Amino acid sequence: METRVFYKYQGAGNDFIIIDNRKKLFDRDNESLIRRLCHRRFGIGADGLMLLQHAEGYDFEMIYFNADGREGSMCGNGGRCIVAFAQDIGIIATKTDFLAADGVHHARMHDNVDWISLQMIDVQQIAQDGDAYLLDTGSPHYVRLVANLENFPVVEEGRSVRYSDTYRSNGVNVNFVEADGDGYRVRTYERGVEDETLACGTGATAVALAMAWRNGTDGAFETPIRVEGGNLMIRFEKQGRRFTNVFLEGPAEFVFKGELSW
Ligand SMILES: N[C@H](CCC[C@H](N)C(=O)O)C(=O)O
Repeated sequence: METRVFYKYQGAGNDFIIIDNRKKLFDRDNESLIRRLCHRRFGIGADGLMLLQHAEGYDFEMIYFNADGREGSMCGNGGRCIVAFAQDIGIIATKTDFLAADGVHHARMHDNVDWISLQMIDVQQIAQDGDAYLLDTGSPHYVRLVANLENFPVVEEGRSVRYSDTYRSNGVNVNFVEADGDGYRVRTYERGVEDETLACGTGATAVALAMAWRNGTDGAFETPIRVEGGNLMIRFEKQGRRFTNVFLEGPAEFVFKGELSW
């Protein structure tokens, strides 16, 4: 019987199990265990699980798994949560450079606790699929403006896009958007969770960039994104098709610490 300490953090309602795996005692290839730990009834329950590991030349490495147990791509809300975790266990102070699936990320904590700025990768490619936008902000995203988002069938429509012939093999995260004051409201069907989540950080980032592309103006932007689980802010610079200095800002909160034996 093995016993492991695990932590739960959440960022705008996107929730994660985090394990300090610097001693590499957790088997990252054990998909069925990760799936069970993320299960909302038979396990702890989470949208994803992250391992914090050593990485030469960086404060740490973030290994991300979706709730289906499979190793995923970049997770924006998870990135903020693992930064908060790294500070809580004394690995970092108020800023960091860490390694993730899509490369190196810089992040810093703001004075008001639990609000973190996470730098995301630059984006130079935006494609279209009908009236939807396709871009990769560390994870692949499909972005479509809809009317009456409040009552939109996000799971049904999201699933049909994600399992369509175009996206079936690699999957895609599906974001439905409507204008909301000086920003946007977003609801996301997440690949690998195969359900709507309360927030998707790389998705919120993709929406902000796609809407700036659609509007056609260049410059520096601060785009508020309202999600079911709270509020995020996306800051970036746009020069034609090139998006740089992209930051995802939002909350990252400790939920609980526990022990699990299996
Ligand atoms: N489900 C995503 C990864 C997590 C993205 C989301 N939780 C975020 O905050 O960016 C995928 O497999 O592409």
